[in-house]
Amino acid sequence: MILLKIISEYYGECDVDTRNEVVERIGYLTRVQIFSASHRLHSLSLSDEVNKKIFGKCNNPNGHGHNYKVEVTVRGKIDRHTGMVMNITDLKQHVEDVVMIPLDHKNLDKDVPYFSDVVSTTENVAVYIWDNMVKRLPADLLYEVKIHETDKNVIVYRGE
Ligand SMILES: Nc1nc2c(c(=O)[nH]1)N=C([C@H](O)[C@H](O)COP(=O)(O)OP(=O)(O)OP(=O)(O)O)CN2
Ligand SMILES: [Zn+2]
Repeated sequence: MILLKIISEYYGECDVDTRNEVVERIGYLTRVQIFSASHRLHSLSLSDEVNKKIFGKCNNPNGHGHNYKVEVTVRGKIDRHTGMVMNITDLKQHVEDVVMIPLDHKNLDKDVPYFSDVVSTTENVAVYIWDNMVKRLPADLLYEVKIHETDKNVIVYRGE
């Protein structure tokens, strides 16, 4: 068993600890994607006056745009046979389907039905991405959706 531990450590695949008990290695895998979209912050449940007061310049009817940087992170066991938490090729396809196809080069409020009655804050964009991503992944694999709305404004959603 000691020999097995030495060999498995050497190959970076240690699955027994010093008491010869099986160890599960947990990894975090992130896919980063950038999309461009326009939006306006406006809540249908608030008056025009209150909208202006709360959202200020972001309530301008002409809207404005961002290059959003999205980071989708999965967390799971590093499979000792494949060496992967999940195949990046699959994660890449899910991000393409959930983020790029519906959101890239879109007016979030007008082109994405979800935001017809949900304010398109970055928090809600993160919730949108989470809710659609979580449906496609094995249970408990999705860990975090992080969005950089600008270099200075970052939001994290973990499904809570
Ligand atoms: N909680 C939130 N607050 C705000 C959001 C949001 O998504 N969640 N969004 C906005 C505006 O849409 C806008 O994106 C903010 O832009 P701006 O203030 O111009 O961005 P910066 O902070 O990067 O600009 P600087 O003036 O350079 O600091 C507002 N609030
Ligand atoms: Zn904005």
